[in-house]
Amino acid sequence: MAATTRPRRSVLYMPGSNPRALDKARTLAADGLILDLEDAVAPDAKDDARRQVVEALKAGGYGDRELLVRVNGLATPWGQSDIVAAAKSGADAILIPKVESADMVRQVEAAMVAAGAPASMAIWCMLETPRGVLRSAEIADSTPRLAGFVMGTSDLAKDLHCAHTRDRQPMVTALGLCLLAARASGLAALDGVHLDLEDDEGFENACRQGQDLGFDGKTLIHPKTIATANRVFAPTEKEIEWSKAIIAAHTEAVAAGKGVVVVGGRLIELLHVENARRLVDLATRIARLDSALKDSSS
Ligand SMILES: CC(C)(COP(=O)(O)OP(=O)(O)OC[C@H]1O[C@@H](n2cnc3c(N)ncnc32)[C@H](O)[C@@H]1OP(=O)(O)O)[C@@H](O)C(=O)NCCC(=O)NCCSC(=O)C[C@H](O)C(=O)O
Ligand SMILES: [Mg+2]
Repeated sequence: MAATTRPRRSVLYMPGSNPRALDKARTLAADGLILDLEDAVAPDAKDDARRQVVEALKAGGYGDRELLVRVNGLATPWGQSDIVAAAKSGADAILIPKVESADMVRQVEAAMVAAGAPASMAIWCMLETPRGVLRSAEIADSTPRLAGFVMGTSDLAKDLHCAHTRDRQPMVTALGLCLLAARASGLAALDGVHLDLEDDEGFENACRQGQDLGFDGKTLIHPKTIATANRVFAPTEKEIEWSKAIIAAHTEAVAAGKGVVVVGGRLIELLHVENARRLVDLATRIARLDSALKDSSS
């Protein structure tokens, strides 16, 4: 199920109870959207939010953006109804909150299948509790339907009793463990949200840190942060140019019967070429998505 080169630089949450946000998202340059039925929606508003999210998805207009519905957990009064509604909504995936075991994932999958979810519908897991993080490897192998992890750094900070420091040091172990588990199983991985909407510099630093760690993109809570995430998580022109150069040089070397080549004084082996191919593929998909989104909003 994993499609790790799909652009996922910016994935925006919106409360399912906010029709203006659900509509506005059709015009925003986010690579993905999380239509939320869980923590952004008050208990009294859960039923309305579920209906509104399904109506919005049926109405369409979201173009090629990846669409995830974050359901409530199966142990809550709303989880089962959320899954039934999301299963046939046309969303790309169901996002399960507070996942702590492979069994939890398989229970949601069974409920999705019973509700008629198409085989193409993916599952994403939020890792946002200490137990979930410690079991991330088991969770990553729970089902072939699993496409990725989303870090829930706010819930995690609460459970860890740790501070939200600017360098996110208290979070780094958890981020690293989950990323290891995701990559070991070929899954995508999205970093957690930055809560301070006034702190543009801190947001950009957090994006850079997430990208350095290896995340595919960042989950967001406000449209004004989309452009920065899109910029930071995209390959730069220089990286694309370098990648194309080493692919070409290595291809030529292989044709001449050599396994390695030196480009600009650096030794290039197959592993560098594989990474370069991934990067060029991602850049191509970003260009395609950006142009499709531009066309749909003009
Ligand atoms: C934080 C907000 C409540 C702020 O909303 P608002 O006061 O409306 O902001 P603005 O006036 O600045 O909005 C400007 C325009 O942008 C639209 N907008 C705002 N936010 C969104 C959004 N998320 N998606 C789509 N559109 C959005 C407004 O409608 C305005 O448009 P216009 O009418 O044309 O002027 C709000 O941003 C918000 O609700 N954000 C999402 C909060 C959320 O979903 N939280 C839950 C997910 S985070 C989480 O749970 C993390 C995880 O589980 C963990 O544990 O870490
Ligand atoms: Mg959470």
